[in-house]
Amino acid sequence: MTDRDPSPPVLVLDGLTRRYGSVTALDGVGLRLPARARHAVIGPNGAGKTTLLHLIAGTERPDRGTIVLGGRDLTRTGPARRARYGIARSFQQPAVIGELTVLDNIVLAAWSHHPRRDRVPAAREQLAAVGLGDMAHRLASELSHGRRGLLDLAAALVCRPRLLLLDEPAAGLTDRDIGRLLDVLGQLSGDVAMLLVEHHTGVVTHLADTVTVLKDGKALLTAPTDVALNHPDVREAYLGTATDHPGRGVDHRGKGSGPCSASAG
Ligand SMILES: Nc1ncnc2c1ncn2[C@@H]1O[C@H](COP(=O)(O)OP(=O)(O)OP(=O)(O)O)[C@@H](O)[C@H]1O
Repeated sequence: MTDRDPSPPVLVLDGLTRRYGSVTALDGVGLRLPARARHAVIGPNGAGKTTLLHLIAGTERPDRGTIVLGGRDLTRTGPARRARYGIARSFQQPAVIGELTVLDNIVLAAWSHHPRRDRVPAAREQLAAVGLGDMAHRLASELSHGRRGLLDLAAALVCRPRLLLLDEPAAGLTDRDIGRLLDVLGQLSGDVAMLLVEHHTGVVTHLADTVTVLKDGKALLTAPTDVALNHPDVREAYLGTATDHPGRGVDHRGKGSGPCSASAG
């Protein structure tokens, strides 16, 4: 956000610090996201990206710093309440319930965000929007990994978030599934700000206008996407890992569960 941007920021992070024993996973990270942001957070393995999402979603608490959403300080607010204030999250390992149908997964996600009579129509509309409309009555467990990812995303979107947190949505997807994902996210309503953690630079380039680079828990820089991805410090940060391509050599661990509740995993 620039000084000339008239819209207030949707999210303001200030001095976020989180330690796990002797490891400082995040060290004084600040960020301002304008409404309608399309922002990515990148960095080598262990840089603190997922920790940042945990802190914003409320599944972990910072040792220091503040988290303000739409002018409201949520630093001490639990994940369920943050979800009600408009934070939704999708996960590296899709947090869908395999024993339920595709439709019921979304109806469940819609529970506390839509009045009773609107839940099923809203769920059907959301499924159609992610291209799963004709699979509504299949069991979620029958879906491919890529489609479960889209279902997880639909579960987040049906909550009508003002801030959508995406944790490596392209991880483990085929090129075709990545294409579907990009289509869906490319059509995201302008009312939703997106904060994307992603190693796949193609996905970052396609979706994000701005990028923050984390390394060793610190924000190296925040810049327009092309500037950030070509910055020498960023290349060096990645060359410090086992890969010169941020999309490779990635540990795709699943973390967390629950699309709108942002519950801990
Ligand atoms: N629950 C935890 N207990 C102890 N250490 C943790 C915990 N969670 C994260 N860490 C450590 O904090 C640091 C940052 O981890 P984090 O998962 O946020 O990094 P990341 O950038 O998301 O990495 P990756 O790209 O591999 O997912 C790492 O050193 C990690 O080992």
